[in-house]
Amino acid sequence: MMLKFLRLLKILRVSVRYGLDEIAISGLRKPRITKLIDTVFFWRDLSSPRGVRLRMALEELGPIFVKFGQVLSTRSDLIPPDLQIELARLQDRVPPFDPDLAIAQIRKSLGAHPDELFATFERNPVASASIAQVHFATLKDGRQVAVKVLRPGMKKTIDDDVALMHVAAEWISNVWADSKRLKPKEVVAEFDKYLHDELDLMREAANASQLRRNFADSHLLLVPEMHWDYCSSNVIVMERMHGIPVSQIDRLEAAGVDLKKLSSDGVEIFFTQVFRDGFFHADMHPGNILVSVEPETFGRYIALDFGIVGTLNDFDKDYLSQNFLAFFRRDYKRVAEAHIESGWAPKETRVDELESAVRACCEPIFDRPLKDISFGQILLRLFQTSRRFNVEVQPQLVLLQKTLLNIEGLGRQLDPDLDLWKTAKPYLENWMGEQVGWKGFVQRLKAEAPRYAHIFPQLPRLMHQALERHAEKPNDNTELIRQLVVEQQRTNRLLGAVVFVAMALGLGVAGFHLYARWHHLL
Ligand SMILES: Nc1ncnc2c1ncn2[C@@H]1O[C@H](COP(=O)(O)OP(=O)(O)OP(=O)(O)O)[C@@H](O)[C@H]1O
Repeated sequence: MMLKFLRLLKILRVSVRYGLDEIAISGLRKPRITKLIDTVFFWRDLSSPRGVRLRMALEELGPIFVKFGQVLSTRSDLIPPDLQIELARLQDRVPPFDPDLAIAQIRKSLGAHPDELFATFERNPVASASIAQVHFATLKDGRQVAVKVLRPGMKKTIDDDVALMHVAAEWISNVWADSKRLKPKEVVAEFDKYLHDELDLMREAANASQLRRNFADSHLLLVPEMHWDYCSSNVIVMERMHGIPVSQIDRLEAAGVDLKKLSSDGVEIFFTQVFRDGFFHADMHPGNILVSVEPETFGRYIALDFGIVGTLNDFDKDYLSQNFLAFFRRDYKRVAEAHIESGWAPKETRVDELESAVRACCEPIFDRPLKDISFGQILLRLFQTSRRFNVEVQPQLVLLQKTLLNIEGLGRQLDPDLDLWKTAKPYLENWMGEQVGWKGFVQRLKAEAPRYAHIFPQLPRLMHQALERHAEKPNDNTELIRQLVVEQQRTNRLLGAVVFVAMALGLGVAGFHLYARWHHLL
């Protein structure tokens, strides 16, 4: 209790020192509070820009707050650009923890000392961050591995700090006029979930395993294999990867890697993850990306660190492809319609108003050559505009927008002439084609087949029940009848399709027979 109180005092002291109250002044309903603080703490120096002060305050408060700032920096839908830029500079530079603690953690989690588990184990970590650190080791069969160990005592630290954040969010939402839009309570709740997800390294291992499977047949991306026998929530052991960090362009060039190809491969990998798999690596900072220079996998990307992945469902993919395609055709009406149709903009939104707002913010972007257009910027603008129309921005799309900006940044660093649109267009068109074309129809038919197999046999009984009920209570079952009619219409469509396919097949087979006979006769 005492410790919590002291921590709270520290948070208040740091907030006051860096003038965090002043950062919120524009929206405070009670500006007198800040005037009072200014008078009492007259010696405080608030001359640095507010973003810098916020960043310094978070750094002083420690790794959990630094993580919070990093996560906030990705919320372009919530945070003004000047704060966002500074928050993105936050780095969790934390000293590594004692190797003996790492060894104790491994022993507790995997049931044996690293000396028993591995042929070799490097005591000094290769990297350390706020949540975990990585040691290299060799398995008994000679395979090289990387051992990621969770920082001991993290759960308690996180629980304590996040509990204080919840209290602060509650307080802020009571006094801050802008809290209805900025939703501090929801933001902290989301962060709480995010941190607890990161605390479970098994989730990270599972993400890596899924991504590896998705790219098993690809010549573009390598993902380390997880050694499941050595994985737990606190420790994971994976194949050690060798490569040059993608940010070290000189080394890549010296090794003979084709940077232009690397750049477009990066975009291809990203769009494949988004539009084919709906499962994307969302922590694509350069520290997590290597490039292989081994002869058999030369020039392939290597992904590391799978703590954050984004998932998209068909609905999200549809939204994205419709919007991107409409954008590049400058069809802002379609963009507006897509927002209202998807239910993200309120039904009563006027299409023409949303359309002209979208036009105002996007038209300037198109004044540049196509190769300079940023997809990430487009999405960002779209989110900013839609906020004014009470569109709820979906967290998975915010994650995607951040990743897209990373990918663009990376791609253009490797090849300043990279034309993202050219590389991305086939993926969007393919997705759209699959959705609306014949292929999409067949796919949906396949997906729905088990449902129909279940419904068909029940139809006569359901109809019978409906008619009986109608006879008993003539006005009471319009909804049921409506549902039956809808179901029957779907059934008719399906039957139509089945009959059509059967006829087509039948005709095909008959034709083939005729042809064969004719051929035979000749
Ligand atoms: N499988 C691996 N093979 C080789 N090196 C690895 C592997 N996994 C991790 N590393 C090294 O350890 C570093 C940190 O790994 P990782 O990013 O997974 O940890 P982290 O604690 O999530 O760090 P951060 O949050 O800073 O990204 C990597 O940048 C890389 O240098």
